[in-house]
Amino acid sequence: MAEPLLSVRNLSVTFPNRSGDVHAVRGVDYDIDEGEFFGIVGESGSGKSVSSLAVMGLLPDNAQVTGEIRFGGRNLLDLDDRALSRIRGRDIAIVFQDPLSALTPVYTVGDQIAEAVRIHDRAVTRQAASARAVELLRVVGIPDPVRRASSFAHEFSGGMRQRVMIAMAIANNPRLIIADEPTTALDVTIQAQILEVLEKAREITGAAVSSSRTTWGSSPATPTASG
Ligand SMILES: Nc1ncnc2c1ncn2[C@@H]1O[C@H](COP(=O)(O)OP(=O)(O)OP(=O)(O)O)[C@@H](O)[C@H]1O
Repeated sequence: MAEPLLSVRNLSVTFPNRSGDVHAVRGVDYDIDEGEFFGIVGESGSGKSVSSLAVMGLLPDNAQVTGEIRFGGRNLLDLDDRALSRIRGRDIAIVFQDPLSALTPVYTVGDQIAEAVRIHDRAVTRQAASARAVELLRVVGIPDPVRRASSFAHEFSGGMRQRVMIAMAIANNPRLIIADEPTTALDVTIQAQILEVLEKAREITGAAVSSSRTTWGSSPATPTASG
């Protein structure tokens, strides 16, 4: 059997604290195969975001991380910041909960997507990157993408902003897209649409998608796989 794309083993994350350490994630195991849509569900505070950030190497410096996060034959926990930043955005892309704080207010969304295209491939001209940005906006279902590429994030609705985040995530044909509670801030109908866009992104790029969401209950974050 082929090796999983991502294999998380005994992942634990602790934040030291004078009034008692915070054990945010305790001994989590899961595998994600190439092209799989993978769901992580858990109540608020159960460690969904912290475990996603651990995979991306984006936890604050004081976080104590143990276990193994194998991706592409390497343990990501052994890599330094430079090696990790090469993987981020190119092989692994992330869609954050709050697109407004992930997007820059001072550049148009088209320029931001174009920059995401060029950051990992400087051989792409600015013009080609801008054209690709418009194409990506079309893929994620932004109407009139040529015009909307010149808009700023605050001119979009929450659902549209999350579509822009997904466009940025797929800009470099990643192998894994991590969506950390991508629908939390959205109303129910828009939530369903964003999950459809993520599914479409998976189909188009062949990337695996790891998406987390909140449930109300007393269970810790639980990984679930679906084909
Ligand atoms: N930088 C940090 N320093 C200290 N504790 C932290 C830090 N980040 C997260 N935590 C704690 O880790 C635990 C898990 O947080 P996490 O954000 O992963 O939960 P979550 O399941 O994503 O919740 P939500 O659904 O509300 O986003 C929480 O108790 C949180 O307070």
